[in-house]
Amino acid sequence: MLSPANAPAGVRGEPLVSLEDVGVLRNGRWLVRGVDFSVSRGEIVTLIGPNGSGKSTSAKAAIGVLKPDEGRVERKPGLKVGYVPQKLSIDWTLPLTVRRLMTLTGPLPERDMHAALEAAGIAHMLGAEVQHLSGGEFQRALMARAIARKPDLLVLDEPVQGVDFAGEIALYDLIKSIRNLSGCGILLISHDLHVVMAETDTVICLNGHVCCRGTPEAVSRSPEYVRLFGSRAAQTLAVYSHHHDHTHLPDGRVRHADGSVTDHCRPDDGHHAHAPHEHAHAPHDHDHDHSHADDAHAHDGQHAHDHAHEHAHSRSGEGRHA
Ligand SMILES: Nc1ncnc2c1ncn2[C@@H]1O[C@H](COP(=O)(O)OP(=O)(O)OP(=O)(O)O)[C@@H](O)[C@H]1O
Repeated sequence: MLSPANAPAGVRGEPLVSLEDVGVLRNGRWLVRGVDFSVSRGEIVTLIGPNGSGKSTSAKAAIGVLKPDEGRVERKPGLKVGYVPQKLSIDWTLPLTVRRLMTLTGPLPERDMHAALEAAGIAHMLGAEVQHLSGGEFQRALMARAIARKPDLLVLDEPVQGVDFAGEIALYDLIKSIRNLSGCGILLISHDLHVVMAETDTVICLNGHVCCRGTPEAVSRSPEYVRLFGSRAAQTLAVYSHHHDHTHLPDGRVRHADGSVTDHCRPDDGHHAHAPHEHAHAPHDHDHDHSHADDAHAHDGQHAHDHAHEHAHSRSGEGRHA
């Protein structure tokens, strides 16, 4: 079941890639078998599953990096794919600027490069050394690189790795806005079994095969998911949901909900409707790291974010963005 939430009007529906009964055999072992799913324009599909369950293998089969040994993969003719792999082989001893990273695999018009970096929120870092970027900035640079050539399908293999909780939320916001602005399809591999991005339309749970699928709500209720991850996990499959009342601009200034821009944001500057660090938690029993990161965020008194983060249970359906 697809959720129409956040879908740009009229773009959802055209399948970009479809896998049917796909199996990948290596050294006499089926890495995955019987995998079928599709990604349509404007759709966000998230692959979850334990380590080694075949998420990357399935994504690679989808984009043609890897040839399946059985089954079929159909891609829309002329499909342009932007791919951010899980691992990059970069020689970290050599200096590499963001500009160079953007053009490593081919030339790119200056205008497109700027537009992509702008969209990723790191336009001011064009001359920065990649080695000096924070985890979140590095992921943004990789994402800028992937969107620069205006792909129809964006494949992100664990895009929030090495990023703290606040950075994770910001990256998910970025992914959502890329989808909303470009209408591209997004195949996301999630590192976290228990939390998926709120805007995910379809969760595919893999365990060498498709264990179950559906909306985050449907997957959390499915007996297969419960069998694979235990009932505790089923109670805690959650969606990120939050709202911001201000935006941090690249130059460090802050734009508030009323449109005004200030050098910093402070809890008492009159721009904030809620107390700083209000965390609207649904009653929960999470057993994943993020609850701690959340706490760390709450103690970060110097950096006065005023997000109302909500870890809402998908079961209750609370907090999903409309
Ligand atoms: N080229 C290969 N040859 C042999 N085995 C492979 C190859 N590529 C992956 N595998 C194995 O296939 C299985 C699935 O790997 P894959 O990377 O798809 O899992 P994953 O779900 O993405 O895992 P993780 O969450 O750890 O990143 C693993 O057991 C892995 O060791």
